[in-house]
Amino acid sequence: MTGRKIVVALGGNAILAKDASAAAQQQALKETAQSLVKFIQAGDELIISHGNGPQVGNLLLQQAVGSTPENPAMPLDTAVAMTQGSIGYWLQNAMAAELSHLGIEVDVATVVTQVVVAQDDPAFEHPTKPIGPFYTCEEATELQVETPTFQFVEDAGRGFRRVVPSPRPIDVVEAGAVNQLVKNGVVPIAVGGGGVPVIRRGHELVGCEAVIDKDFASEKLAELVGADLLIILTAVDHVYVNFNQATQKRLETVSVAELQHHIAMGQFAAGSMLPKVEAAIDFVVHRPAGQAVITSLSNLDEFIAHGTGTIIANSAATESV
Ligand SMILES: Nc1ncnc2c1ncn2[C@@H]1O[C@H](COP(=O)(O)OP(=O)(O)O)[C@@H](O)[C@H]1O
Ligand SMILES: NC(=O)OP(=O)(O)O
Repeated sequence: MTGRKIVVALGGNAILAKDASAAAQQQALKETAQSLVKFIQAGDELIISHGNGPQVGNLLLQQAVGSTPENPAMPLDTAVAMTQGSIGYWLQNAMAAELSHLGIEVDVATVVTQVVVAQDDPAFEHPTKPIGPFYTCEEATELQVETPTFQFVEDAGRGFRRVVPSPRPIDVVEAGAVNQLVKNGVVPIAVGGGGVPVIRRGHELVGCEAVIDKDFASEKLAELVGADLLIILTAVDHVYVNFNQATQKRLETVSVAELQHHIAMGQFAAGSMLPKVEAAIDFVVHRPAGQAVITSLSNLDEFIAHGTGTIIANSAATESV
């Protein structure tokens, strides 16, 4: 089916899959763009969002090394905005090249997006969002001594990472602007890195020290713009039960009730797969006719052609939107 409004969320780890150089990340996004343009070719309206966990963590590390009182490190909200700019630039550049190659005249534009969070969100007291590089247990123990205010956790069997507060998104300030762009035939790149986290204070929006989960922010945006489909792209083709065990089993089309059962059984790692599953559930609960899909960048062509991936529907419907 074509003519759908689709929000596609790209994982930060999936963008920084090989190495952290700009060239390697641009190459990953070039390959992503080759798949994403297929939605435009099919007549769908597309909104792209992306993560920034590895990138914003790396940026903070670079800033810590080079900062001086005259040239201070930027606060986390500003660092998130910086990654919206850099990743948005790579992505809109890659999309424009691919569209031009295909002779399709569609504009792609990155929107620096602010996302409202609650000042009293308990997440500010309990950091859960992994950012930056993966460390061995020994490295993380050493870093913990050097930077006692930081917290490190084990991230889905892949090593240890620093964690920062990740409050839930309440509103996307630029959702109306994003919708106007879509109505005018533009492909917006929005809520990058989960959006710049801001708190409402009277007439002002004040940035805060957090990294919002881009899956929750993408879900909120998808809800606000009335999307039909939320596609969450990460490093795995499917969501699994008993992930990384001999008995692991992929989930194909799955209902909200079934996923809630798996959540209760602790099947999905916090800070990695759990937010994706929760965002997918939130979306189909708020948009009962909609569907959410969790799959990999490398499986995107297969999803487009054959619908393979983990598909979450409000009831376990098998029909595609
Ligand atoms: N039950 C599960 N099924 C599939 N993957 C899982 C599961 N639990 C944890 N994971 C891990 O979660 C990862 C996705 O989270 P993450 O890398 O944080 O996402 P992102 O691509 O948004 O950066 C997968 O690549 C996988 O390693
Ligand atoms: N902000 C965010 O959720 O980034 P990742 O997708 O890279 O974790």
